[in-house]
Amino acid sequence: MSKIKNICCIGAGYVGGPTMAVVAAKCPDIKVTIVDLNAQRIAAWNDENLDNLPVYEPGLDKIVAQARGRNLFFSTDVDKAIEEAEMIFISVNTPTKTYGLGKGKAADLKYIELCARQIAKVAKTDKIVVEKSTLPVRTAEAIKNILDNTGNGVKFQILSNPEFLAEGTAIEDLLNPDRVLIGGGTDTEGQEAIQALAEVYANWIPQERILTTNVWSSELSKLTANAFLAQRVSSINAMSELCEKTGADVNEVAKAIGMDSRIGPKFLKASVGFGGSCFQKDILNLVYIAKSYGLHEVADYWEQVIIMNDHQKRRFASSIVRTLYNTVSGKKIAFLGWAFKKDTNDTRESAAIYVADDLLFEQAGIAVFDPKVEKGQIYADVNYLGTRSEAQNEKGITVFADPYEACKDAHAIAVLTEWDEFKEYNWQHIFDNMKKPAFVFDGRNVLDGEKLREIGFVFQAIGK
Ligand SMILES: NC(=O)C1=CN([C@@H]2O[C@H](COP(=O)(O)OP(=O)(O)OC[C@H]3O[C@@H](n4cnc5c(N)ncnc54)[C@H](O)[C@@H]3O)[C@@H](O)[C@H]2O)C=CC1
Ligand SMILES: O=C(O)[C@H]1O[C@H](OP(=O)(O)OP(=O)(O)OC[C@H]2O[C@@H](n3ccc(=O)[nH]c3=O)[C@H](O)[C@@H]2O)[C@H](O)[C@@H](O)[C@@H]1O
Repeated sequence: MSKIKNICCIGAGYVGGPTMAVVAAKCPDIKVTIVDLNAQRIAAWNDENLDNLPVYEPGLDKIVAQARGRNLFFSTDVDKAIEEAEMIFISVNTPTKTYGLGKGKAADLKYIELCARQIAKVAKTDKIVVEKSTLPVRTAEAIKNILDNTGNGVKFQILSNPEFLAEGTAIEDLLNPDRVLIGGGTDTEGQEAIQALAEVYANWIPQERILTTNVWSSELSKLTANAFLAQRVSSINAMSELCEKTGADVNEVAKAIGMDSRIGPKFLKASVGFGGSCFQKDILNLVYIAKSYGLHEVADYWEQVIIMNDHQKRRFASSIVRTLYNTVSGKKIAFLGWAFKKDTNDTRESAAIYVADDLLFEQAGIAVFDPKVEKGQIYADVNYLGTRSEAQNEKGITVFADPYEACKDAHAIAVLTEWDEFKEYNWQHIFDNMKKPAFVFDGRNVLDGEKLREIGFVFQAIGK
């Protein structure tokens, strides 16, 4: 297999954009074209002003500036990019199905299938097709089936190369990953295809961190990794509730167990619940796959991670209501943070959305401030739940561009995202402008509770 010179990536989202920008930056000899059907998104990727890129990630602007126009291109011309490329990454969204068989659990693979059909239609030369999206185990079989039935004599190799980046640290993760996983066929052609992709990564990743497996192990490893990570969060969150009843402090418990090298210190931060586009969707998908093989105990085991997470979000909202004398009706509750974690503008499945929804049912007035999330997105997130009319949501939620304005005259503040800047606020000033007693509910354990209590706040944190 000759050295790859031309790569196309279908899907210019949170994964396709940053991943391919890093490939282009690190491999100046390879032409990388990222295509998307969404013309607005492509225009934003091409915007002169790097502040307007559609994805916010620390360091992304510099990487894009380095490669864009040199060997990195963003385009809506999907066919042309497919035709020219030797290697095609599929990095489109794979959301949970909202209709039909497997509704609410299975991954919706319609976008993946559309890509496969498009490649089958357009390709005139042999191609390596790389699954970058997170997919149910054995999807490569379906893709291969579609590609091999075109009858035009073009040969395809399918690789699985799941992405493990986390949002907010995407560039760091891509530049210095724990490992890169490549799954492929066990025959000679499969091994050659694996080698071709491994050579691309070898431009900046040490050989020993490039792991190769069979294609099914690779596909399943991605779902497994997310399930294990989410399980750790649900496990510590389960303990946080027990801590609150017993006088134990969840941070102390996390530290104590994390020092055991078999457990390790990472991913043990108790919170208002995990969010993000993938943990829930990937576990639901895993549950669905297990059930489809009749493995009901396996399915129930993993589903519990989601059940615990839903409980954590709900109990945060109900604790606010209970503490505010059992009613928040007509009260202003300020939300600091809306994104599902810090350093990203992504709000998909953010705990904030569900806490807001619960409090709106209690007739609270919600004042939101987030340093990176746009106003329209906040309304879109709550409207998407479909639990009340858009007009009611607009009445119940006000979005502020200034945190001090959001907190002014509030009865309570809820911290929903762990943005660093929240620690630096003038909390005395915030206190002076709030209704008394002034409550703070720290859903991320980021604020200095002692200091806030000294100022006069009634302060509650998770697991304390
Ligand atoms: N967001 C994350 O941090 C991570 C996501 N993943 C996985 O990566 C995949 C992509 O996720 P995101 O980038 O977050 O999704 P996204 O929704 O941000 O981006 C997907 C893009 O694909 C485009 N698209 C869909 N169908 C298309 C087609 N037929 N032709 C051209 N473009 C098309 C959409 O317009 C959209 O811009 C998912 O499978 C996800 O599970 C994996 C690791 C991390
Ligand atoms: O497949 C994916 O999409 C990605 O999902 C996660 O990345 P991401 O969702 O971007 O962010 P995480 O840092 O994993 O955080 C997920 C959620 O868990 C929460 N969390 C995380 C860690 C922790 O200790 N406690 C906690 O509540 C975060 O606040 C956030 O809401 C994984 O970490 C990535 O490896 C994976 O590639």
